[in-house]
Amino acid sequence: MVEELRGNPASPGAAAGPVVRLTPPPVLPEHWDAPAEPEAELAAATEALDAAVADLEKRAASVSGEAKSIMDTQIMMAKDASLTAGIRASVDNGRPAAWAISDAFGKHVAALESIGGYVGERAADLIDIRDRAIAAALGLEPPGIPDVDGVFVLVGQDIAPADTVLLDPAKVLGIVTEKGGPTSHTAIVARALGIPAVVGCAGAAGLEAGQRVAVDGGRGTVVVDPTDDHVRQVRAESDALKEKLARHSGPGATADGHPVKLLLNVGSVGGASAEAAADAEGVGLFRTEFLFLDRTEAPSVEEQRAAYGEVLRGFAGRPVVIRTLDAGADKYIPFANTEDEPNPALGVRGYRVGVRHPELLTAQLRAISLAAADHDADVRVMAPMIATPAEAAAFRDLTREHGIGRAGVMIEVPAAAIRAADILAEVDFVSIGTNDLSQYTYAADRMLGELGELLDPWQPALLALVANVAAAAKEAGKAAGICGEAASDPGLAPVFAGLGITSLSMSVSAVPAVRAALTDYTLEQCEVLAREVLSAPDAPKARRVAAEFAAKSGG
Ligand SMILES: C=C(OP(=O)(O)O)C(=O)O
Repeated sequence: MVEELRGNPASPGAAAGPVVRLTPPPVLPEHWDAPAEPEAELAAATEALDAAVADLEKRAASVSGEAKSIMDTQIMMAKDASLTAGIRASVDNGRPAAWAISDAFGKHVAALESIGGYVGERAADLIDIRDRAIAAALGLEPPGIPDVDGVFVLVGQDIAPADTVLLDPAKVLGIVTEKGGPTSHTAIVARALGIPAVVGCAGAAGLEAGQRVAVDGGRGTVVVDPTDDHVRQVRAESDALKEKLARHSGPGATADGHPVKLLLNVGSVGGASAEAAADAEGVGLFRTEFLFLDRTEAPSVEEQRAAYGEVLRGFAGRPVVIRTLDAGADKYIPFANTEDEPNPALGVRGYRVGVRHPELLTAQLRAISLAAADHDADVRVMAPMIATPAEAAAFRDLTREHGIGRAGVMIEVPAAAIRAADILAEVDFVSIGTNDLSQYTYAADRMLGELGELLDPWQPALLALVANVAAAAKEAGKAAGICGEAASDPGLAPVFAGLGITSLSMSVSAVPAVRAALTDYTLEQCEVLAREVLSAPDAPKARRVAAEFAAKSGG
């Protein structure tokens, strides 16, 4: 019988091919002898670190944008003089090359991890260089994606952030990881690149290099050693999907023309290329944290004005929703957040920071209003982490004082979703952040892959909250969009349309599949589908209901 493994559906689409396993990080042998010639060990350690840096520099030269900036930062960290000093000190203490590298990096990794949040995540980048240098010192293969010819399905524990930037959709047909949930870094990158992916698939540990697998990223299944017929079917499905995507262009709409705007999530100045901007109807979420991270004080009004203007320039005549600073929790910013919160996800983050540091919020609103006057985009502004109607009203008043015409808030706290009607009475629009809304609804840390099942966007309680917000917005005659990762799931797009959601905001590469999925049904069919999906008792059954609906209605 054909074996089928199950995991979290992370990036839709189907693919079949041979397994290539990520090379695991090196493990230092338990025993070591103090080297007879410390100088030779020092030379070996330095050579290994130099080789790892040279390899990074080579890879950085072949990529651009965010990938390049991540790698440039890694290279800078690897060239830090204190690392070389640490290696020397360790060798002087009688440690061989590979162990000395591990010691020297250890302190830096621990320091970053203790800060937590975004800065803490940089520890993974440092660990990546450490492992590459240790592998070089031990004469082992570098960890990460092996350099192989041909196409393959990439399988491993999880993909390091430094490796995700090297994923080439022309070679990587699919991704299967043992760890990770639907909002993990691997899942987000896979969706952004349009690579079918199943994450948190415990059975993936047993998959061997060269073994053939068929990945269904929409259902979260991996068929091991599929039959030739099955592979033919997967390839036919994948070709049919590509053809379908190519057939559709333009604004988002259901089969009978009911509009659902297709917007972009942008997280950096270079995040919306001209090509991307051309294929979308605007920006539904412009994350501004990139300007504030990795620095000791806030950027000036003029610096912010210029940075926002760079993005606005590409969207003349179209809406751009700028989100005010969402500092805190996974985006720790030293001058905005306090270090000693016991539970930062439930702490002073998002709009709550703006209340305690009004100078940050007002400077940002001033910069946004100046940038809006400089350009022809239809600029709107929204606040993150709003929990009460009073907060929404205070934010609206502040935006009006700055002459920004349209003010909205994110709905990412269950309290706000439950009382959406009262929140909507205060603002012009709302946008649902399903990443945080899942986290808070299911009391499941969005960074914890282990809890991926609870963070599944098909979970009924999350969908019920989305339905409540959409109904309140319809009643108020105002817009309710979605800008969390759920918006990029083509399976959910008609469900959201049926609930009354007016826009879906996502990464550029998710747009074609979501656009095509909206055309599967008329608005009336979307409404029936939404009712059926909403009545399912759990996420897998909700997906099954949608699949059965597609089968009976030819969608
Ligand atoms: C879009 C969201 O915000 P963040 O930037 O925190 O992912 C969300 O929470 O869904």
